Amino acid sequence: MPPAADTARLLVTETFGPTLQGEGPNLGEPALFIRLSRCNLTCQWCDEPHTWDTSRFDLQEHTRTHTVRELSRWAQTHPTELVVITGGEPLLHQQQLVGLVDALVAGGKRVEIETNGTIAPLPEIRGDGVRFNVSPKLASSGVSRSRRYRPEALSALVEADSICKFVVTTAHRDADLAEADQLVTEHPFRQVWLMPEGITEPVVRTGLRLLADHALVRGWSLTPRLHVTIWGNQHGH
Ligand SMILES: Nc1nc2[nH]cc(C(=O)O)c2c(=O)[nH]1
Ligand code: SF4
Ligand SMILES: [Mg+2]
Repeated sequence: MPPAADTARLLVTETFGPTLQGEGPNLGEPALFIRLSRCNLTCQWCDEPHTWDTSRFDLQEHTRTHTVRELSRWAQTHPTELVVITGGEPLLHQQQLVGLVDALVAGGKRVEIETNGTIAPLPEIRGDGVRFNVSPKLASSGVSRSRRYRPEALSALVEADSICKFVVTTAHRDADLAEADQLVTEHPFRQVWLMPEGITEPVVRTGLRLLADHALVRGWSLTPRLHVTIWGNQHGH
Protein backbone atom coordinates (compact mmCIF):
# COMPACT_ATOMS: atom_id res chain seq x y z
CA MET A 1 0.00 0.00 0.00
CA PRO A 2 1.41 3.50 -0.77
CA PRO A 3 2.19 5.58 2.32
CA ALA A 4 -0.48 8.06 3.41
CA ALA A 5 0.19 11.35 1.65
CA ASP A 6 1.32 13.19 4.76
CA THR A 7 3.78 10.52 5.92
CA ALA A 8 5.46 10.26 2.49
CA ARG A 9 9.13 11.22 2.81
CA LEU A 10 11.10 13.67 0.71
CA LEU A 11 14.88 14.03 0.27
CA VAL A 12 15.54 17.58 1.41
CA THR A 13 18.80 19.54 1.16
CA GLU A 14 17.58 22.60 3.03
CA THR A 15 14.52 24.55 4.06
CA PHE A 16 14.98 28.27 4.51
CA GLY A 17 13.18 31.56 4.64
CA PRO A 18 11.44 33.75 4.65
CA THR A 19 13.88 35.20 2.15
CA LEU A 20 13.21 37.09 -1.08
CA GLN A 21 12.39 35.18 -4.24
CA GLY A 22 15.47 36.17 -6.24
CA GLU A 23 14.39 35.18 -9.74
CA GLY A 24 11.49 35.40 -12.16
CA PRO A 25 7.87 36.49 -11.95
CA ASN A 26 7.72 36.91 -8.17
CA LEU A 27 11.10 38.62 -7.90
CA GLY A 28 11.49 40.40 -4.59
CA GLU A 29 8.51 38.74 -2.88
CA PRO A 30 9.03 37.14 0.55
CA ALA A 31 9.12 33.38 0.13
CA LEU A 32 9.84 30.14 1.96
CA PHE A 33 12.12 27.68 0.16
CA ILE A 34 12.18 23.91 0.18
CA ARG A 35 15.22 22.59 -1.71
CA LEU A 36 14.99 18.93 -2.67
CA SER A 37 18.03 16.79 -3.35
CA ARG A 38 19.06 14.97 -6.58
CA CYS A 39 18.97 16.03 -10.21
CA ASN A 40 18.72 14.24 -13.54
CA LEU A 41 21.05 16.76 -15.25
CA THR A 42 24.67 17.79 -14.64
CA CYS A 43 24.96 21.45 -15.70
CA GLN A 44 28.56 22.59 -15.62
CA TRP A 45 27.65 25.94 -14.03
CA CYS A 46 25.12 24.50 -11.55
CA ASP A 47 24.86 26.66 -8.40
CA GLU A 48 23.52 23.79 -6.25
CA PRO A 49 25.84 20.88 -7.13
CA HIS A 50 25.65 19.47 -3.60
CA THR A 51 22.18 18.20 -4.61
CA TRP A 52 23.58 15.79 -7.20
CA ASP A 53 27.35 15.82 -7.85
CA THR A 54 28.73 12.70 -6.16
CA SER A 55 32.22 13.39 -7.56
CA ARG A 56 32.53 16.52 -5.39
CA PHE A 57 30.06 16.00 -2.54
CA ASP A 58 28.87 13.37 -0.14
CA LEU A 59 25.17 13.65 -0.89
CA GLN A 60 24.28 11.96 2.40
CA GLU A 61 25.86 14.86 4.26
CA HIS A 62 23.64 17.28 2.37
CA THR A 63 20.41 15.31 2.62
CA ARG A 64 17.78 14.92 5.31
CA THR A 65 14.46 13.22 4.93
CA HIS A 66 11.31 15.02 5.98
CA THR A 67 7.73 13.93 5.80
CA VAL A 68 5.18 15.92 3.91
CA ARG A 69 3.52 16.67 7.26
CA GLU A 70 6.76 18.11 8.71
CA LEU A 71 7.35 20.30 5.68
CA SER A 72 3.81 21.63 5.50
CA ARG A 73 3.78 22.30 9.27
CA TRP A 74 7.05 24.22 8.94
CA ALA A 75 5.57 26.33 6.16
CA GLN A 76 2.45 26.99 8.22
CA THR A 77 4.54 28.37 11.09
CA HIS A 78 5.24 31.37 8.82
CA PRO A 79 2.64 33.80 7.50
CA THR A 80 4.62 34.04 4.23
CA GLU A 81 2.26 33.17 1.39
CA LEU A 82 4.70 32.05 -1.30
CA VAL A 83 6.49 28.70 -1.05
CA VAL A 84 9.16 27.86 -3.64
CA ILE A 85 10.01 24.20 -4.18
CA THR A 86 13.37 23.88 -5.92
CA GLY A 87 16.39 21.61 -6.15
CA GLY A 88 18.05 19.82 -7.77
CA GLU A 89 15.12 18.73 -9.87
CA PRO A 90 12.03 18.63 -7.65
CA LEU A 91 9.83 16.77 -10.14
CA LEU A 92 12.00 13.67 -9.64
CA HIS A 93 9.96 13.39 -6.41
CA GLN A 94 6.60 14.43 -7.74
CA GLN A 95 4.71 11.41 -6.45
CA GLN A 96 5.45 12.59 -2.90
CA LEU A 97 5.16 16.24 -3.88
CA VAL A 98 1.48 15.89 -4.77
CA GLY A 99 0.61 15.60 -1.08
CA LEU A 100 2.88 18.47 -0.09
CA VAL A 101 1.52 20.82 -2.72
CA ASP A 102 -2.07 19.90 -1.76
CA ALA A 103 -1.34 20.59 1.91
CA LEU A 104 0.37 23.90 1.17
CA VAL A 105 -2.43 25.15 -1.09
CA ALA A 106 -5.07 23.99 1.43
CA GLY A 107 -3.18 26.06 4.02
CA GLY A 108 -3.49 29.18 1.87
CA LYS A 109 -0.03 29.14 0.28
CA ARG A 110 0.89 29.79 -3.34
CA VAL A 111 3.46 27.36 -4.67
CA GLU A 112 6.15 27.84 -7.32
CA ILE A 113 8.04 24.78 -8.54
CA GLU A 114 11.41 25.48 -10.16
CA THR A 115 12.01 22.76 -12.75
CA ASN A 116 14.44 22.05 -15.58
CA GLY A 117 11.61 21.07 -17.92
CA THR A 118 12.63 17.47 -18.59
CA ILE A 119 9.83 15.82 -16.58
CA ALA A 120 6.12 16.18 -17.35
CA PRO A 121 4.13 17.12 -14.24
CA LEU A 122 1.50 14.63 -13.07
CA PRO A 123 -2.05 15.90 -13.57
CA GLU A 124 -2.57 15.74 -9.76
CA ILE A 125 0.20 18.26 -9.11
CA ARG A 126 -1.16 20.86 -11.53
CA GLY A 127 -3.90 23.03 -10.20
CA ASP A 128 -4.92 26.31 -8.66
CA GLY A 129 -2.19 27.90 -6.63
CA VAL A 130 0.69 26.07 -8.34
CA ARG A 131 2.98 27.54 -10.97
CA PHE A 132 5.94 25.96 -12.72
CA ASN A 133 9.00 28.11 -13.39
CA VAL A 134 10.51 26.10 -16.22
CA SER A 135 14.19 26.58 -16.93
CA PRO A 136 15.12 24.46 -19.96
CA LYS A 137 18.86 24.02 -20.13
CA LEU A 138 20.72 25.28 -23.19
CA ALA A 139 23.96 24.15 -24.87
CA SER A 140 26.11 26.16 -22.43
CA SER A 141 25.00 23.79 -19.65
CA GLY A 142 27.34 21.17 -21.15
CA VAL A 143 24.56 18.56 -20.96
CA SER A 144 23.81 16.60 -24.15
CA ARG A 145 20.76 17.76 -26.05
CA SER A 146 19.06 14.39 -25.77
CA ARG A 147 19.18 14.63 -21.97
CA ARG A 148 18.31 18.29 -21.49
CA TYR A 149 15.64 18.70 -24.20
CA ARG A 150 12.44 16.68 -23.67
CA PRO A 151 9.79 18.07 -26.00
CA GLU A 152 6.95 15.99 -24.54
CA ALA A 153 7.68 17.29 -21.03
CA LEU A 154 7.81 20.88 -22.28
CA SER A 155 4.51 20.44 -24.11
CA ALA A 156 2.88 19.21 -20.89
CA LEU A 157 4.35 22.14 -18.97
CA VAL A 158 3.10 24.67 -21.54
CA GLU A 159 -0.40 23.28 -20.91
CA ALA A 160 0.00 23.78 -17.15
CA ASP A 161 0.37 27.15 -15.39
CA SER A 162 3.98 27.74 -16.42
CA ILE A 163 6.45 30.40 -17.38
CA CYS A 164 9.84 29.89 -18.97
CA LYS A 165 13.15 31.21 -17.64
CA PHE A 166 16.37 30.75 -19.63
CA VAL A 167 19.72 30.93 -17.91
CA VAL A 168 22.11 32.51 -20.41
CA THR A 169 25.89 32.31 -20.07
CA THR A 170 27.73 35.42 -21.27
CA ALA A 171 30.43 33.42 -23.09
CA HIS A 172 27.81 31.46 -25.06
CA ARG A 173 25.20 34.17 -25.33
CA ASP A 174 24.50 34.03 -29.07
CA ALA A 175 24.20 30.26 -29.22
CA ASP A 176 22.06 30.21 -26.06
CA LEU A 177 19.71 32.88 -27.45
CA ALA A 178 19.37 31.10 -30.81
CA GLU A 179 18.44 27.91 -29.00
CA ALA A 180 16.01 29.76 -26.73
CA ASP A 181 14.30 31.32 -29.77
CA GLN A 182 13.88 27.93 -31.39
CA LEU A 183 12.53 26.37 -28.20
CA VAL A 184 9.94 29.10 -27.62
CA THR A 185 8.78 28.77 -31.24
CA GLU A 186 8.13 25.10 -30.62
CA HIS A 187 6.83 25.50 -27.06
CA PRO A 188 4.91 28.78 -26.74
CA PHE A 189 5.21 29.59 -23.03
CA ARG A 190 2.97 32.54 -22.20
CA GLN A 191 5.83 34.52 -20.66
CA VAL A 192 9.58 34.21 -21.04
CA TRP A 193 12.39 35.53 -18.85
CA LEU A 194 16.10 35.79 -19.59
CA MET A 195 18.39 35.47 -16.60
CA PRO A 196 22.18 35.77 -16.56
CA GLU A 197 24.13 32.82 -15.25
CA GLY A 198 26.41 33.76 -12.35
CA ILE A 199 27.00 33.34 -8.64
CA THR A 200 28.69 36.68 -8.03
CA GLU A 201 27.19 40.15 -8.27
CA PRO A 202 29.63 41.49 -10.94
CA VAL A 203 29.01 38.51 -13.23
CA VAL A 204 25.24 38.83 -12.86
CA ARG A 205 25.40 42.61 -13.44
CA THR A 206 27.49 42.22 -16.62
CA GLY A 207 25.11 39.54 -17.87
CA LEU A 208 22.08 41.77 -17.24
CA ARG A 209 23.59 44.58 -19.28
CA LEU A 210 24.40 42.24 -22.15
CA LEU A 211 20.94 40.64 -22.13
CA ALA A 212 18.65 43.68 -21.74
CA ASP A 213 18.35 44.55 -25.44
CA HIS A 214 17.93 40.89 -26.36
CA ALA A 215 15.00 40.61 -23.97
CA LEU A 216 13.41 43.85 -25.22
CA VAL A 217 13.63 42.96 -28.90
CA ARG A 218 11.79 39.69 -28.22
CA GLY A 219 9.17 41.14 -25.88
CA TRP A 220 10.61 38.98 -23.10
CA SER A 221 11.33 39.91 -19.49
CA LEU A 222 14.69 40.10 -17.76
CA THR A 223 15.37 38.89 -14.24
CA PRO A 224 18.44 39.48 -12.09
CA ARG A 225 19.45 37.06 -9.36
CA LEU A 226 18.49 39.28 -6.47
CA HIS A 227 19.66 36.91 -3.73
CA VAL A 228 23.14 36.83 -5.32
CA THR A 229 23.27 40.64 -5.32
CA ILE A 230 22.19 40.83 -1.68
CA TRP A 231 23.71 37.75 -0.03
CA GLY A 232 26.20 36.27 -2.51
CA ASN A 233 25.65 32.60 -3.24
CA GLN A 234 25.19 31.70 0.44
CA HIS A 235 23.06 28.74 1.45
CA GLY A 236 19.97 29.72 3.38
CA HIS A 237 19.01 32.59 1.06
N1 LIG B 1 16.39 33.80 -2.89
C1 LIG B 1 16.43 32.79 -3.75
N2 LIG B 1 15.64 32.83 -4.83
C2 LIG B 1 15.67 31.77 -5.67
N3 LIG B 1 14.92 31.55 -6.77
C3 LIG B 1 15.22 30.36 -7.31
C4 LIG B 1 16.21 29.76 -6.52
C5 LIG B 1 16.70 28.38 -6.78
O1 LIG B 1 17.73 28.00 -6.24
O2 LIG B 1 16.04 27.66 -7.53
C6 LIG B 1 16.51 30.66 -5.50
C7 LIG B 1 17.39 30.66 -4.36
O3 LIG B 1 18.21 29.77 -4.10
N4 LIG B 1 17.29 31.74 -3.53
S1 SF4 C 1 19.10 21.29 -13.79
FE1 SF4 C 1 19.41 22.80 -12.16
S2 SF4 C 1 19.97 21.62 -10.33
FE2 SF4 C 1 20.16 20.24 -12.10
S3 SF4 C 1 22.32 20.37 -12.64
FE3 SF4 C 1 21.22 21.87 -13.93
S4 SF4 C 1 21.33 23.81 -12.78
FE4 SF4 C 1 21.86 22.14 -11.35
MG1 LIG D 1 19.76 28.76 -6.68
